[in-house]
Amino acid sequence: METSLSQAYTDTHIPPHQIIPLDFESVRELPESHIWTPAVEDRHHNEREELLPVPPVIDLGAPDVTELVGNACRRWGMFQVTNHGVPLGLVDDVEAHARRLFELPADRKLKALRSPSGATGYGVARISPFFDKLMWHEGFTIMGSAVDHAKQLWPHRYEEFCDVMDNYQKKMKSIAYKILLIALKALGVDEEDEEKISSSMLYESNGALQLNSYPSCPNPRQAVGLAPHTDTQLLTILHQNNTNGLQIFQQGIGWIPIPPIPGALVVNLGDLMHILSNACFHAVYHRVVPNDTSHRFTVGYFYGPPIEAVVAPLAKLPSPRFRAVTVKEYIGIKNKHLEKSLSLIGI
Ligand SMILES: O=C(O)CCC(=O)C(=O)O
Ligand SMILES: [Fe+2]
Repeated sequence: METSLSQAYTDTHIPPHQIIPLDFESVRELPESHIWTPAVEDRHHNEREELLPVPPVIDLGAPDVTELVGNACRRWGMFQVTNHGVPLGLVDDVEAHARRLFELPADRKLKALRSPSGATGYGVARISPFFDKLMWHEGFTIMGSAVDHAKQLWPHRYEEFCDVMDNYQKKMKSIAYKILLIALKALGVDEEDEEKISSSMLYESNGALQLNSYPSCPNPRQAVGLAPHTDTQLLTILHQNNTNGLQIFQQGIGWIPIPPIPGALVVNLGDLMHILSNACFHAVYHRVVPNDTSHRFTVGYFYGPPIEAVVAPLAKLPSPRFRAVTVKEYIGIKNKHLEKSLSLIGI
């Protein structure tokens, strides 16, 4: 069973051969299809790295959490959280199951291949059609239950995978909601506004889980793990295993690595939060670079309202900079225009 979010993707039709990731196990050299030229600049910071400012790590139980989250959303569009209430055992289980999935032989993974007009299952990154070269990445997307695809992968042992993914999504949904409330409070939303927001369905959530795998790469300097993009929904909560790779772009600084911190989760703001906050908060532009020694696994939870909900700058913020859009309409714009999307709904 899938949730309505998957319906927002049915208009896109990608030929099946363009959905299949490389069989990373079978290659010893970077194939031409995966060589990005010119090599992505500024990818490995050197002696400057320790001097770079980085997004904060915020204790969700801190007395001044609203101020801390508000400042991070304004300055960075990203922060890491600790004391988030997600049991570390559950995070470890989700990572172990992601690893188990991606370590299956290529022909088995293809049994769960995303369909040409589908949104869920195994395949390349959704943003792939926007780029000439392919990414050093494979993904698996879950919206609602993963059972149909999991049965294809493990006909006799799919329940445990599904249970772990379900539990993790429930936990993610509740902490995403908590973080959304803190962020709205930081924007000055009071009880009266909250009533209006409830009727706009903003508080009813619709989430997706994205498992990502970036195998170690024979020539990481010429490869791209995940090309630069902003996420579409209100916010993303990301678990990264103990392998570097995530970077964010900041004007005037360049690409800044976001190192994994054991037990912490990364929070990214997406385009819908950018719209809702009237650009007081920023959708963060980010990418992943591969490395030649270890395999990076990540699990992202994308949190946003149902696809028929209307998102517009909060009424109390002066001079709206964006017109109102339904989530479905915005996903459609993003599927066609990627990073130009926000400017296309600007007023
Ligand atoms: O794997 C990562 O570190 C980032 C993943 C990501 O940006 C995404 O899935 O949108
Ligand atoms: Fe992302």
